[in-house]
Amino acid sequence: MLSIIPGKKVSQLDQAHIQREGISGLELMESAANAFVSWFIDKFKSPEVPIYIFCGPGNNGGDGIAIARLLYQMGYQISIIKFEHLSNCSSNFQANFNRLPKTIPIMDFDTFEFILPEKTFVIDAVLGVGLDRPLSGIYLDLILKLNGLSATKIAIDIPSGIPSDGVLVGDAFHADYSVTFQFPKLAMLFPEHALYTGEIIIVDIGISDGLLNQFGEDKFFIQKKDLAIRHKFFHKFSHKGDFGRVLLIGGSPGKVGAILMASRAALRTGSGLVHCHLPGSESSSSLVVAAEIMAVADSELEMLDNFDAIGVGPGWGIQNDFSFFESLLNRFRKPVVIDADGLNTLALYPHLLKLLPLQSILTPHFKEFERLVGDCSNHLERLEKARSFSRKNNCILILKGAFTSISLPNGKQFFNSTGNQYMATAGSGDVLTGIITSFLGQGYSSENAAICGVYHHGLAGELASVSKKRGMIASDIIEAIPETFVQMQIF
Ligand SMILES: NC(=O)C1=CN([C@@H]2O[C@H](COP(=O)(O)OP(=O)(O)OC[C@H]3O[C@@H](n4cnc5c(N)ncnc54)[C@H](OP(=O)(O)O)[C@@H]3O)[C@@H](O)[C@H]2O)[C@@H](O)CC1
Ligand SMILES: Nc1ncnc2c1ncn2[C@@H]1O[C@H](COP(=O)(O)OP(=O)(O)O)[C@@H](O)[C@H]1O
Ligand SMILES: [K+]
Repeated sequence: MLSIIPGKKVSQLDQAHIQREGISGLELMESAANAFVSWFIDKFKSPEVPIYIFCGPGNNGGDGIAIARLLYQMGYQISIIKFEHLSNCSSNFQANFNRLPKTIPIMDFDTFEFILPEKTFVIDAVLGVGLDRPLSGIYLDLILKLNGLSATKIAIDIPSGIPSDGVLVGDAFHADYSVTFQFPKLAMLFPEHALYTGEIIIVDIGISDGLLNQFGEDKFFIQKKDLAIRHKFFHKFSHKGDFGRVLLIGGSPGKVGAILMASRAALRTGSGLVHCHLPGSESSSSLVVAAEIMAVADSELEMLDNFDAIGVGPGWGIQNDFSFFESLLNRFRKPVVIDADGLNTLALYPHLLKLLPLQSILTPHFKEFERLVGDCSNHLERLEKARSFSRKNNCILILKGAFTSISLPNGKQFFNSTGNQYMATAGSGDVLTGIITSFLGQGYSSENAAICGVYHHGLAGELASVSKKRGMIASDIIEAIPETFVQMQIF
């Protein structure tokens, strides 16, 4: 798992890497610059478009200077705009500055005229993880001017002005792309910063995962390579019992679609037997949607132990008479997945939280989450509250959205890397409930069911949206689930 290191620890991480590899800080900066340049030339094959690189006084500026040299040597048209007198700049900035070919134009910010050609690249190497206060003065002035340009804007490491682990105060660079070194900075995963970070590209500068883990605290970014060991593999003699018998409970008159989508998603995730409990008059609808789903009668709910996993809540309606929910939580001693109206019922009747089977998985979106924990003024506060909620209630809290976070009772938080904006469509969360319930039923631990669940769900959304874009609907996500296993070679 890729550790997310707090900004204030990055220079210690650098030092440890430098010592371990026996390299200099300048060589590390060269690796960072090379990583950026590889991405850039692969993405934009247009050396005729002028590139303006704005360099602050620290190592972020130093990266900009090194990138300027490398791109210039490849034939790109480069101009550098710097802020400070060289003597006020970091030593690696100075060393890179002294290596610049004399033919690169270098201008000072205070005399620079902001009249750029129509088609340009603007590279922000003003401030990186060393930012320690909101932008003001000439820095704010510059960023506001840059934001007004119509260029393609690229931030090095992090858009200048965004604090690496906190919430923006004031303004920051509006990047189309943020090319970040080795790991995403926590603040880049906050919805408040979506318009500033643009597309996030993580480039490898050679720091090992092991070293990152030494400096990381408890936050991780989920990557494809982390997934295989969390999956179960079945063998030639596996039978449908091995793939689990799951029960999805939800639906209410006029709202049966939600729980049926969860049930279909469980089938597509590989569950051997999928049962669905709908309110009495609606119970035959499941047969119309997928013949493979078995409708469960009220009387069969007496024998919950027959099921390997239960998911509850989509389309259910608030359970003001919570006696059934209470008895389910009391009787079923394996983890339960709770979503939607299951969560809303817990928010209204919080004493039920005490009955949660250990390691149950709750999957709120922001609104459902705030019903459970109270209002949050920003994402940092949401994450803190998610962590304490998970600890206090010994459950796994999946806070859904872009970069869905998974909080474990031991304090660890994982951030998902798959998914896109086209998944913001009715029923997409119900699909996630079905996927996670299916993994639990197949015998995955709650942690693995949660991590694999959000990853596959997001990937299915990405695959389905390739041709559908904003016309994608939740059923398209369900149909793309099998392809996620094929892509990841998990059979
Ligand atoms: N392992 C890695 O990831 C690697 C990281 N590398 C790169 O290093 C970057 C971090 O470099 P860094 O530590 O020198 O800090 P950086 O962001 O350049 O700024 C510090 C300067 O800004 C100033 N300052 C602060 N806030 C301010 C404000 N609001 N307004 C105005 N000024 C402000 C502060 O001065 P102060 O006034 O506080 O004394 C100081 O001079 C990192 O983001 C990445 O790009 C790579 O080179 C190699 C591998
Ligand atoms: N911009 C986005 N990027 C990535 N994933 C998203 C985005 N918007 C929504 N999603 C995902 O789509 C799902 C929406 O769930 P939810 O809000 O419960 O929808 P519904 O209630 O309609 O089923 C969540 O899993 C969420 O992570
Ligand atoms: K920057």
